[in-house]
Amino acid sequence: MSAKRDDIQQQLEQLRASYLAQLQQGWSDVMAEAGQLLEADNSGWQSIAQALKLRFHTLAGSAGTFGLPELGQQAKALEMELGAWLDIDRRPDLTSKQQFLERVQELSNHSSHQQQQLPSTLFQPSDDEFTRKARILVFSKDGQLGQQLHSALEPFGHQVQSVQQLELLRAAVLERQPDVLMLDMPQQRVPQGLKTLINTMQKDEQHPTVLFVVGEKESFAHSLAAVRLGAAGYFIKPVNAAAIELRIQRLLTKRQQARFRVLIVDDDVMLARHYQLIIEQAGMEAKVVNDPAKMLIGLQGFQPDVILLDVNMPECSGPELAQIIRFKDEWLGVPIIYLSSETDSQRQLDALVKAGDDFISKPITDQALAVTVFARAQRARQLAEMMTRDSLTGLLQHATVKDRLSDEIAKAKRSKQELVVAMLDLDHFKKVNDQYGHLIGDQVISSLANLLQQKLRKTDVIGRYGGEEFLLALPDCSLQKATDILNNIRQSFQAIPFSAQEQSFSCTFSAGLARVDTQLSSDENIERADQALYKAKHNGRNRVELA
Ligand SMILES: Nc1nc2c(ncn2[C@@H]2O[C@H](COP(=O)(O)OP(=O)(O)OP(=O)(O)O)[C@@H](O)[C@H]2O)c(=O)[nH]1
Repeated sequence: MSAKRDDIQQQLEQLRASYLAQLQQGWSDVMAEAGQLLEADNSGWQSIAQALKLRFHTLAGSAGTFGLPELGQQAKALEMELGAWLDIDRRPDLTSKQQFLERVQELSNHSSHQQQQLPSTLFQPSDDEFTRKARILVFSKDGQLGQQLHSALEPFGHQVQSVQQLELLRAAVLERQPDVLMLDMPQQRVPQGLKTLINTMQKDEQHPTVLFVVGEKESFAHSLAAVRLGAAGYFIKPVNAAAIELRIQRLLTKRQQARFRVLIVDDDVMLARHYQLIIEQAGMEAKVVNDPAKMLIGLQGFQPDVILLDVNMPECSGPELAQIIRFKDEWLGVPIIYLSSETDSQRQLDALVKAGDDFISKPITDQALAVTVFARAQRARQLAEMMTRDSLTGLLQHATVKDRLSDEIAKAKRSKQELVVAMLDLDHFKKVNDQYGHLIGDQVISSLANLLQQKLRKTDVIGRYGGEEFLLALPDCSLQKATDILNNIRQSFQAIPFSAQEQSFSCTFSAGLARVDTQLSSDENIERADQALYKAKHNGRNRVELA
């Protein structure tokens, strides 16, 4: 367990201790209120019963979370009993009230002896220390495959090491902890020693390795043998390095997504803090808003993937809050999960009809909370990505990249920092399509997209502007620096060997750069970069020109 997780565990335990202390202190108030109920006259009993009902409702929703599920169940039963009296609006008779008081007394005595049931294993999605640059180990009896992959994948920043003997492979695995093993498998049979090693690598909890198999021919039997070894990809010789790189990127992108963000809106400070710690322990980011009125500010600053909303809050209810969220188009896609100890399914459905996507009944186990939130966040992120990202390259789509450029121009205007806009276009790309087909053309486009993602900063904006055109916005970057970066990418791209129909070929691109003039619109700035691109094409292609 990492230091951060140790720390979270410690905080959870402290929180439980505070909860128990608060619970013990609270019993005298509960007993006093229950005593008042006994003595209350016809007109006063409802308000006391209402207050008690709320107390037991809160207890029913929180006790299980803090390791006291039995107490939670008993509190729920008392809440329901009070609810039944209030529903028919009839003062309970003396015997019922006395029995009620006894049950409260019993519960209070018991609660100090109840043992906390600490949660078992918590949900922790695998640790991801991946970068977009992969460590690739090639195991092949001849050195050719290693050499080929080395020259094809190094331009993307991947580290490729090739070994030819099992003993060396073992040593390399220990030393380098590869992300990917490329196994040259000329036959379907693999020696047992190698099988065992591969199996161990794949199951490594800290750093599982992904297996790609390279075979001699496209056949069902070979593919099946690869599947049985646990391969995530099967390629045939001569290998198409661009296709392999695409697979690697997909793998890495999936693993190094930014952490999911969860906004928790709950007026119960301790419970909200507990949920926050559980969600953080599961590798997500969580922010708590205890005051519903501050929720919109929380939303703006945090941009959550999921909102967890308490249903019963004093100022306004969860469904009301959910409707306020849904007033804004920008939050329409964010899933809202209600958290409530409400067990009446009709009321749950009513809440969902108003707004909201899911209902979690309190108490929920820590594991179930983390899994539900993680799954919702993952799905929401996928959908959001699909809406704004180009399916071939994973880059921002035309409209989104233009929007992002406008945002960057506004930011640059405020911060007075330099911003560069760049337009890139593949050279003679029609010929690539004509000669090798559209599919290979697509691979070339994807490779350039991957290279751009690899070489540019996280803060840079990268979009697919048109078929074989890309638009970039490089904030806080001088024109000179941007020229150097683009030239470096241009050279790396030129060095990538593509292969099709047993032929190898390379591609180039041209680029036009402009320092953004914040007085101009984003379209006008794009136009300036486009003119520079035209100059680059006119001056012979495979070059970078400035506006
Ligand atoms: N494979 C593939 N080809 C595309 C895609 N989008 C556009 N293209 C092709 O890209 C080619 C662009 O050709 P042109 O605009 O004539 O330019 P070019 O051949 O690249 O020549 P220059 O830009 O002048 O160097 C066309 O053949 C389009 O069909 C795509 O998504 N996939």
